[in-house]
Amino acid sequence: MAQNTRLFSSIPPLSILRSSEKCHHQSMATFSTFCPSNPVSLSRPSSIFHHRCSSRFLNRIRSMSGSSDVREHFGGSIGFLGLGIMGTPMAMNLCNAGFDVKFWNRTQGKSNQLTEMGIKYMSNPAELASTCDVTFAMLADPESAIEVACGINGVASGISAGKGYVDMSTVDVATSKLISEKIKENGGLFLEAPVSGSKKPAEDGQLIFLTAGDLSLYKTVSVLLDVMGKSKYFLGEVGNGASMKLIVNMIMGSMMASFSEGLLLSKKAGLDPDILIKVLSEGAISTPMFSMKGPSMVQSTYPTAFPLKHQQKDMRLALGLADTVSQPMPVAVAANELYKAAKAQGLSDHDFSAVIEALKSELATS
Ligand SMILES: NC(=O)C1=CN([C@@H]2O[C@H](COP(=O)(O)OP(=O)(O)OC[C@H]3O[C@@H](n4cnc5c(N)ncnc54)[C@H](OP(=O)(O)O)[C@@H]3O)[C@@H](O)[C@H]2O)C=CC1
Ligand SMILES: O=CCCC(=O)O
Repeated sequence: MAQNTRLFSSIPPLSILRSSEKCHHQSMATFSTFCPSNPVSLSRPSSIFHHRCSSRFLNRIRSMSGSSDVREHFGGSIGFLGLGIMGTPMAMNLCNAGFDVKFWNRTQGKSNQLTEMGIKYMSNPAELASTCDVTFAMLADPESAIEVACGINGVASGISAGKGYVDMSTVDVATSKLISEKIKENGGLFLEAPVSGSKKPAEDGQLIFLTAGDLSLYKTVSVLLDVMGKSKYFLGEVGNGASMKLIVNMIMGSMMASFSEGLLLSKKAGLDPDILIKVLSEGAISTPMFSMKGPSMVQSTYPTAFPLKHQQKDMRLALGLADTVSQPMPVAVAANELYKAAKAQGLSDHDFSAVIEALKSELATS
């Protein structure tokens, strides 16, 4: 804890720390009055816990928007790296909540929205990390996450004792561990924090954080995660957050492939796919994903929330994870082939629901 003096000097006053600590301790014991709907198993390892953001707490933080009060809960400066579909609304939410945010993006021109809000652009990740107490990253893939963290003018070369780095990109375990080591070698603290939830939840501050790594940094940034999300898990050692995220996305990718097959089959069988979507929405396999994406899939339009290239990356990384524990993955392997075919058809930057187009092509040639 000693090395965290700098971070902790600028964070939660007792009242707020106790609120989140209360949630935390009680969740490990039974359930919390701060998280009333969140019973937690007693058999759960004590290094793993889940906080549902209390709406009372969130409303309080959000109602402080623009006031100086918010700085009492985290008085430090925040760096944000990677202003893509997800990073842009997440950084904007932090800024709108009154925090002091600076940013860097590889393509400076893509981040005009942020500069217009008065968020300062820094010339490279090292400069950003050296001038901020905590730096967040939301980057495309393992390659970009490593380059930005460990490359020339990367975060690791700018970070110093007591500063924190929170990587929210979806990457594999080895990448996250490598980045963690580099950050720690330079005195920094590391937390991986991939998110569940897409563009709209990012805009609405409704993401789910799957964190692991430095517990003190988790506590420090909790108030910031609560601005960007509705729920957060601390899963223990670095790599556990990455694994959890990949498993979730592997399931999602296979579900989307299966849903696509069903939509096409319903049409071939002379049924109305829109009625299939309605039937699904009323039964045991109802999922927001089918209701939200189904109607546009029927129209063959795929407005991008989660790019197909990222879904294929996550299928690939999840299969790599399965390899490390020698688990066969026949369903995910088949789904991955479809995403690869969709990429080969030039659909990388469309929403991942465009995977249905790869199936259409298969049907046309069969
Ligand atoms: N979209 C979604 O629904 C969700 C995405 N995710 C994950 O979050 C991460 C970001 O996703 P999303 O915002 O959709 O992705 P985008 O493709 O919209 O943005 C990717 C970001 O990474 C940057 N980047 C890419 N390559 C490099 C590089 N070599 N060096 C530096 N920066 C680079 C891009 O910079 P530039 O602007 O210069 O291209 C951009 O800022 C991914 O890991 C994704 O899997 C997680 C949950 C949901
Ligand atoms: O990684 C992307 C996840 C998309 C989602 O959870 O809806």
